[in-house]
Amino acid sequence: MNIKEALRIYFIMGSNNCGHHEPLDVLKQAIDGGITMFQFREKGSGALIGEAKKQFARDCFRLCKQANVPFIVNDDVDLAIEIGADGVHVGQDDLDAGIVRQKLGQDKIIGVSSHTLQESKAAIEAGADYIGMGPVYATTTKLDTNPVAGTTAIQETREHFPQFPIVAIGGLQADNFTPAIEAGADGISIISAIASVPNPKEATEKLVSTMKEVINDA
Ligand SMILES: Cc1ncsc1CCOP(=O)(O)O
Ligand SMILES: C=C1C=NC(C)=NC1=N
Ligand SMILES: [Mg+2]
Repeated sequence: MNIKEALRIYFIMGSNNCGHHEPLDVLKQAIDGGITMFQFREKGSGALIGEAKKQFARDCFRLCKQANVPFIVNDDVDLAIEIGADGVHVGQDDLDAGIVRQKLGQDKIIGVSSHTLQESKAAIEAGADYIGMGPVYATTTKLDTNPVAGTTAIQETREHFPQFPIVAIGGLQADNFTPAIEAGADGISIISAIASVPNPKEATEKLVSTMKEVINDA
């Protein structure tokens, strides 16, 4: 699969991000709306744990599999291996990407969060398949984010790594994500603009159509 195309509309969700609908219904609507990749990110207040978390992951994975949407697990490498996920996303304070690669093997997708050119360099050298950079704008979805970064770090990494897959994240909406693409991101990662709105399918369709205007092959 073409990782840059998979990064176009990269939906991230946990059960506690869902405002108006049951989590699986939100995911179904997002898939129907045209998301290109999904990240299972079950963490924070009220997140499921243990068997309930595992079962929720399996249910989400089944929906993604049926729609050929790549399924990525946030942080939890063991869960990813146990259910046969398509990959893992780790932050700077999680397992090193090199170790994740040893555990997952070459044919899985490994994403790493990066906030600086230095962190991008390290992630690329460690064998990451993409980097997630932000927060581009303020967000209340993740409470311990780094300071709002704008698009400077994306631009800097893009200048040093003209072809490496980058996805932007943080406070992104249909009416504000274009600068991140213009700075060099290949796609956008979204939580609340899809998960916590009354009509997730419509919100996703709007993101997809806007992305098509910005990237003509989207
Ligand atoms: C996981 C994460 N990492 C940086 S910002 C963020 C939260 C993004 O959520 P939203 O799309 O609702 O701003
Ligand atoms: C923090 C993150 C940054 N980027 C991506 C793609 N996912 C995350 N969970
Ligand atoms: Mg993490």
